[in-house]
Amino acid sequence: MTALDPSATEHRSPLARRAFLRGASAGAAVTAGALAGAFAAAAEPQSAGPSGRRIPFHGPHQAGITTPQQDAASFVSFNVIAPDRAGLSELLRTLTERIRLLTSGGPVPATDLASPPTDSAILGPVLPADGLTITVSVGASLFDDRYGLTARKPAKLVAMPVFPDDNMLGSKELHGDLSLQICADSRDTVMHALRDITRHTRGGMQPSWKADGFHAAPRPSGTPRNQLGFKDGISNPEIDDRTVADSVLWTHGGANGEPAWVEGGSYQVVRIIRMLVEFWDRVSLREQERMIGRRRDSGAPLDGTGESDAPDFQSDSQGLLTPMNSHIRLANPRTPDSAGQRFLRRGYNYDRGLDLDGNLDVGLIFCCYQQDVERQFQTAQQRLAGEPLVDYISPTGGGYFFTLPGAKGPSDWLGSTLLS
Ligand SMILES: C=CC1=C(C)c2cc3[nH]c(cc4nc(cc5[nH]c(cc1n2)c(C)c5CCC(=O)O)C(CCC(=O)O)=C4C)c(C)c3C=C
Ligand SMILES: [Fe+2]
Repeated sequence: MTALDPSATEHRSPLARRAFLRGASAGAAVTAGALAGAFAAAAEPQSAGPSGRRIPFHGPHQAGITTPQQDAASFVSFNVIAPDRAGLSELLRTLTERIRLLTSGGPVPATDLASPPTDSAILGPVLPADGLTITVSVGASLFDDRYGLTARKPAKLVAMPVFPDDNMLGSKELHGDLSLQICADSRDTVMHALRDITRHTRGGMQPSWKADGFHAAPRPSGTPRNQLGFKDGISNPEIDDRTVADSVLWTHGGANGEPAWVEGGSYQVVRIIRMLVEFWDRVSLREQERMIGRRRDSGAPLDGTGESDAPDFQSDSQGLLTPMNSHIRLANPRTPDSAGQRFLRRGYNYDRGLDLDGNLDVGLIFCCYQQDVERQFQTAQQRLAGEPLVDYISPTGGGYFFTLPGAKGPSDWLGSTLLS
């Protein structure tokens, strides 16, 4: 059960190991190798593991993009502090190794009483796979002059601009050199993974902000609801269709002005959007539904009866059924042009308690993936500027990131094509 999997460790240079172990405590240095050996082997068959489902880590694309949404998520942004390009390479190799082990699950090695424990133990002695995915993305700032990567920047990667109605002044939750989307079936699995990763990458990167989210159960069925009470996530591109995925989701090396290394990646947009629920709850149901363009109870479009019905905007060119300025009509007008502007939404609700005035600090961690952030998210965001919904929401943070291509096998690592 605790067999050491040589393939999980063979790609680590001793130098890479030492550099990060220096950043951690001496005790952690002892434990890091032990952990690598004692966690379940990454190349084991993809069984469910000790608890729940195990999401395969290896592949042309990272897990956590097309993976059905888990219930808990943390979006964590980091400043990379590795001293040079070799250090960045070590950081990405270490990160890959930890993700490979954590997403496999398995027993934690016994702790030597004289050393710091090998693991935080918040998940007990056997780590559950628990549907864990950890998706690694990089921000535009990583391509400044620190690591000699300027010429390798993904063509559409820029710092997220400020949009009309944004409230980002003074925000501490903006941008980042590197970001992790950590998702699992339970909240403590997400926290365990983050603690493990920050411990093993100390000296290579430092967390700068974090947003925790949850995905609600369907009420009563179908798509789960956001905190405005509406089903959210109903209409997404059919990414199970490979032609669709290749045209709206994945980046292709050499196409669209992209460097070769981006093959199999995607652009991620994260927006932290507070919902002003005290105001929203005072709006009539009719008005709420006209703002969104769907029924609150069923999620059906205003010209349909079931949540999966497609609205027919062409037959309603005056907006008599679905207002022209409703959220869904602006976000996806369903014209020939807008087909290529669609993107995959994968957002989470958040709840951060109360603000200083006693108002609920709740909202949406909007997250989406796409091939070209300018053609897709940004075009929709510009159409949404000034929509009636803006009076009830307040975007306060987020960033644009490029999600690295997947690690293709046990000896590959995330970022290998970027840095080779
Ligand atoms: C620019 C992109 C979008 C932002 C930002 C955004 C914020 C946001 N959305 C809701 C609630 C709903 N959105 C819904 C659909 C929907 N939203 C976007 C884009 C953004 N939303 C798209 C592309 C779509 C799909 C449109 C379509 O194809 O029909 C819905 C309806 C249900 C659904 O299809 O998911 C709701 C509800 C909030 C509250 C919000 C900011 C807090
Ligand atoms: Fe939306």
